[in-house]
Amino acid sequence: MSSSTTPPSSPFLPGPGPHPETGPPPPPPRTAAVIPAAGRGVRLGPGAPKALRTLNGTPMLVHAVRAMARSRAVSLVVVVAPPDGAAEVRTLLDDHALPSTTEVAVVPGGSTRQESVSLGLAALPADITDVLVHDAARPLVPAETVDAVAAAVRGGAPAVVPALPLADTVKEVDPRTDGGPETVLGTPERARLRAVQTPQGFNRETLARAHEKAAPEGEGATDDAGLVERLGLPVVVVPGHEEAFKVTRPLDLVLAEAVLARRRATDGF
Ligand SMILES: Nc1ccn([C@@H]2O[C@H](COP(=O)(O)OP(=O)(O)OP(=O)(O)O)[C@@H](O)[C@H]2O)c(=O)n1
Ligand SMILES: C[C@](O)(CO)[C@H](O)COP(=O)(O)O
Repeated sequence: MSSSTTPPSSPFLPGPGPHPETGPPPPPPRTAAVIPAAGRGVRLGPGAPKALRTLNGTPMLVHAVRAMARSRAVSLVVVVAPPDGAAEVRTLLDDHALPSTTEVAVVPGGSTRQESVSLGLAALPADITDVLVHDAARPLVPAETVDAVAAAVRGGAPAVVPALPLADTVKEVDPRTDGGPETVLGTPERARLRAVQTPQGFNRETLARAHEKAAPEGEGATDDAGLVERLGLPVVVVPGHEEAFKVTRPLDLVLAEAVLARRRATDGF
């Protein structure tokens, strides 16, 4: 056997050095999760900021951080705390057991979800190549959903959303500002609609560009993939999960605690 075999080419191994024509090899992939947790939770009713409210005794944010850290793809979690609550959130996280293999940073957030995500992105170290953006308000997302999103990004998709088909028929309405009844403008074909969840996954450079472009335009989007769509790039859909629902209204707390109780009974955690 020849002793001059070419070293195997792998994105996980140091490459043989810059290629004379194509330049340096791409950096090895490293995935971070950004968790926007700076919202008040107005729709949940009076109380602490939503991410700090408890589900079966544990803050929603801790459930969300653990859900991200459970994915082997994620080695860093950046939590975006309420603007004046970063120290409190740091203490809260230090008081709860988190996987030691995952680094957890905390930064203060902004007045909109989009601004909070931008602030989280700005805090990422240079070697992060892929980003998962995950609502603290979706504390029960299963690891398989996180892994599926992370894998699709590593596979080359610029943006990935987990999504589910809708159970209800959706109407487009003409919203009235004068207190009169809304009227229906149309009924989109339900089979073509999806309810999207988080984590949404992105190539880091793509997401940063999408946020930079959105900021000066002042037109917000209700999710990060919506900003990537405006760049004209494809957004890939992977199966979502019923347990990745967003805790938005009081009834969602009842459902979340029931899911946790069932998990404890069947899985022991
Ligand atoms: N300024 C904001 C607003 C929202 N979020 C986060 O974005 C996620 C999704 O938002 P949503 O469920 O709408 O939370 P709230 O904005 O807190 O809810 P509400 O609209 O009822 O106040 C949540 O994890 C929330 O903490 C954020 O980081 N910064
Ligand atoms: C990002 C999101 O969870 C996708 O469904 C959703 O758009 C967040 O919306 P909200 O206005 O912050 O509740």
